[in-house]
Amino acid sequence: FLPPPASFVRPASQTALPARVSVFFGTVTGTTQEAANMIIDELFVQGVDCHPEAVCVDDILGSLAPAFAAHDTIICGAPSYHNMRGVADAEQTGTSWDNVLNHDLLCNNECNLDDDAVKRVLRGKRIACFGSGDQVNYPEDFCNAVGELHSVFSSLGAYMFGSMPLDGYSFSKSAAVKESRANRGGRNMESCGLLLDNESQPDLTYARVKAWVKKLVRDGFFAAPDGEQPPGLASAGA
Ligand SMILES: Cc1cc2nc3c(=O)[nH]c(=O)nc-3n(C[C@H](O)[C@H](O)[C@H](O)COP(=O)(O)O)c2cc1C
Repeated sequence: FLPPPASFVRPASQTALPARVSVFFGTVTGTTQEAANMIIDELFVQGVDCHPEAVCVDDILGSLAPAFAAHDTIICGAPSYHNMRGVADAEQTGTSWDNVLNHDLLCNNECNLDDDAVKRVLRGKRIACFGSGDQVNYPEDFCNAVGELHSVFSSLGAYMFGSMPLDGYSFSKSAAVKESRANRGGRNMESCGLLLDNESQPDLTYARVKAWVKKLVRDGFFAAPDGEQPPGLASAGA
C-alpha cells in the first residue's frame, strides 16, 4: 500500500457522539484490514465524520446486528476465499461474513433477533462494500464476496452505494460485476463495490481507494439521512 499524504494526521476522535459512519471488515491475512484503515484515512481527508477504528466482524460475532443498528452509513469489506468452498462447507470469506452470506443473517443467534428484526436493522441503511482478491490466480472468482454481500444487504432493504467502472482489471468473472443501474437497458456492466487486488496490482490500491471514497461523497452516500429513500436509488433487489 502507498501511504496517505505525509501531511495527513488522523484525528483521534471527531465528536463526543458515535459517528454515523463506520467501517466493518473481515480478514484472514490482514489485507482487507489495511484497506479498511486506508479507507478511514481517506474518509477523514474528505471531511467525513467516521468512527476512527475499523471494526473486525470476527470480534463482534453475535452482535453484528446491534453494531449495524448504531450507524446509518456502513462500509463493509471482505476478502474472497471461494476456492476453499470445497474444503469447508460454504466458506466464502474465511471470516464471520460467511454467517451473513449463509443467511444466519447478521450473526444474530446470540441476539435472538428474528428475521423481521434484522430486516428492520437493515431497511434504509446505506451500505457500500469493498473487498480484496487476486484476479490473476482466481480470474473467474475475483472478489466474489463483494457481490455476495451486496446481494444479501440489497435483498434485505439496504440502499446500496459504491459502484465503480471496471477499467484496469484483467479478471474474466466476478459476482461483484452487476448491470449498471444508470444504464439499465444498455447492459453496461460495473462493479457493485470497490475491488482491490493487492496481489497483482498493489500499486493501484491507494488510487482506487481515493477514487472510491470521492465517488461515495459525490453520490451522496454520506448525506444526512432524512428517513426517505435517496432519489434515484433502488433498494431491494437492486
Ligand atoms: C486458498 C485461497 C483461496 C483464494 N480464493 C480467492 C478467490 O476465490 N477469489 C479472489 O479474488 N481471491 C482469492 N484469494 C486471494 C485472497 O482473497 C487475497 O489474497 C486477499 O488479499 C486476502 O485478503 P485478506 O488478507 O484480508 O485475508 C484466495 C487466496 C487463497 C490463499
